[in-house]
This record gives sequence, structure tokens and C-alpha cells, in this order.
Amino acid sequence: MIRNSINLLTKKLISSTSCQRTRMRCFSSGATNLVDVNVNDKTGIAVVTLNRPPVNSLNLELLTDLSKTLDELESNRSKGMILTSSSKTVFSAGLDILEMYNPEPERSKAFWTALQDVWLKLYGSPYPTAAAINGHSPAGGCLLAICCEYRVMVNDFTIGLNETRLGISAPSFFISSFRNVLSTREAEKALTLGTMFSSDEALKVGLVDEIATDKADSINKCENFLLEFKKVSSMARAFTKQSLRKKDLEELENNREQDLQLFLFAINQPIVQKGLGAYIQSLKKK
Ligand SMILES: CCCCCCCCCCCC/C=C/CC(=O)SCCNC(=O)CCNC(=O)[C@H](O)C(C)(C)COP(=O)(O)OP(=O)(O)OC[C@H]1O[C@@H](n2cnc3c(N)ncnc32)[C@H](O)[C@@H]1OP(=O)(O)O
Repeated sequence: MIRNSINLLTKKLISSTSCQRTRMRCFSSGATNLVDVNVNDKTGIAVVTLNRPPVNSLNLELLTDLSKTLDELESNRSKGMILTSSSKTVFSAGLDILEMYNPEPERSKAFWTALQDVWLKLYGSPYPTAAAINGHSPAGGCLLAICCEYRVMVNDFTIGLNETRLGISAPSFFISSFRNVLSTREAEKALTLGTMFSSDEALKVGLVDEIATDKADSINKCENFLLEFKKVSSMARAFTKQSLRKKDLEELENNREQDLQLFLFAINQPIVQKGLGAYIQSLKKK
């Protein structure tokens, strides 16, 4: 994939004059409405909205739609993407726990492969990305946000990788993108404790870049960040980003099967199933 991106960058360099003339249009992510895409004709920036009520938990279908959307943004030579949510209180509740509870082998495999795809495409995207975090963002929700290059979070919500609180470890690609944002010290402390940060705490520690008053404000701030790249060569920008993230991307690309097998092994452990079952019940009892 990295080789493909570099080839794509080279092709873009050759055809950069015609690229600049291209104006993107709105497009949909596919048959379902789990991901809405709205492209601003003037700026070329796409607002991608997760739309799986009630909490945008990431199941196979949502991940597949998101993956297709990321493909379309790349092939449309997007000027930038803002990731947000249609919910008023939740950005994303993370991975859909029901995908991991009493797992069905083929579906679990497809589910984890779709998550790997989304991570590789989002973390390694050539276009600039920002997350307008307009609600709680635990675990896999936080993962989507930290794959982006900039995060603006609406006040009074929480964000973090809380996997250890569920009795599981955050997978290695979650950890590498977390460490890309936080210092190793802060990342270790937060990951081992499973810390969920308030918006203010997240700002203080550097997990988010700005605080917003509401969703519109967060999108506006993300847009301002993305517009800064108007002054920068898109080729040079993308190449720099991908060079910085190359090791993390290669680590997963070269070990996808091993990572998948570790996931399947982990979720099939009786103790993990027991923990997930109890967690689902605790969410329902709230
Ligand atoms: C042991 C060593 C192993 C080492 C190897 C590692 C290999 C890998 C192992 C596997 C890794 C797996 C990685 C997982 C990462 C994840 O993302 S796990 C998901 C973690 N998510 C959470 O903990 C969030 C849980 N949800 C909440 O905290 C809250 O729902 C919320 C704050 C997001 C929203 O609160 P609220 O608005 O009050 O809504 P609720 O009433 O709580 O929920 C509404 C509804 O949605 C259901 N739900 C919530 N979250 C999820 C979810 N993640 N998945 C599925 N369903 C969810 C909730 O149960 C409610 O359902 P009902 O309406 O009651 O039916």
C-alpha cells in the first residue's frame, strides 16, 4: 500500500496541473447510509459523517463503508477530510462489542480485516485529515481520531484507549498511532490505566489540539487547519506525512495475518468472552 501511495504521488506530480483544475463533487459511500459524505465545492474538503445510531459502534458494515469512502476520497484526490458523527453525544463508541462476543469465525475475520483496512487507509492517507470529535470517543472511536492529523473536541466529553478496563490489550496498531500523538511516557501511562480523558485533560496532554463549543465550531476549526495546507505542495505534504508514519504502516502491512490470528485467538479465550459478556450486561443495565 505504501508503494502504491508513492506511485500515486509520482503520477500526481506528473499530472499536477490538471489535478489542480479538478473540482470534486459529492458522492455517497455505497448502498447503505452508514457514512455520509459532503464535499464543499469551494474548498474541496469532505465532511465524512459516521451515521450508525445510537452510538456509531464500528461493526463490519460501518467499517466496510468507511473503507470504501476512504478509497473514493483518495481516487478523487481529496483536498482534505473532516471526520465527525451524526450523534449529538457520541463520536464513536469504538468497536462493536457484539462483533467480538460469541464470534462467528468468517465474520470475525472479515470484521478485523476491515478494521485493518480502515486503519491503513486513514493513518496513511495522502490527503490531510482532521477529526471533529463531537461526542464521547472511547477505544476504537479514539483510534479513528488519532489516525487523523488534527483533533478538535467539543467540551464535556471523554476520549481514550480504555481497552485494559475491558480486560483486553489495545492491539499494536492502536498503540502505534496513540504514540504518534502522545509521548511514550504519557501513552504508556494512559494505555496501562485505560484512561478516559475529559476534553480539557485531553487538550492538556496533547491528545486533542483544540476545544470547541459545539459541532459546528469543531468542524469550522478543523476546516481552518486543513485550509492551512493551501500554501503547501500537496505532494510534499503527503510524502512527509507518509514518511513519518511509514514504520507504523509497514509494521501492520507486513504482519496482517499474524495480527488477525492474535485477534481471533484473543476473542476466543473463555476469559475474554466472560469479560465481554459482563461488559455488555453492564452497558445494558445503565
Ligand atoms: C489479554 C491480552 C490480549 C492481547 C492481545 C490483543 C489482541 C486484540 C484483542 C481484541 C482487541 C479488541 C479491541 C477493542 C477496541 C474497542 O473499541 S472495544 C469497544 C470499547 N467501547 C467502549 O468501552 C464504549 C462502551 N460504551 C459506552 O461507554 C457508552 O455507550 C457511550 C459513552 C459510548 C455512550 O453512552 P450513552 O449515550 O449513555 O449510550 P448507552 O446507553 O451506553 O448505549 C446505547 C446502546 O448502545 C450499546 N453500545 C454502547 N457501546 C457499544 C459498543 N461499543 N458496542 C456495541 N454496543 C454498544 C449499549 O449497550 C446500548 O444498547 P441498548 O440500547 O441497551 O441495547
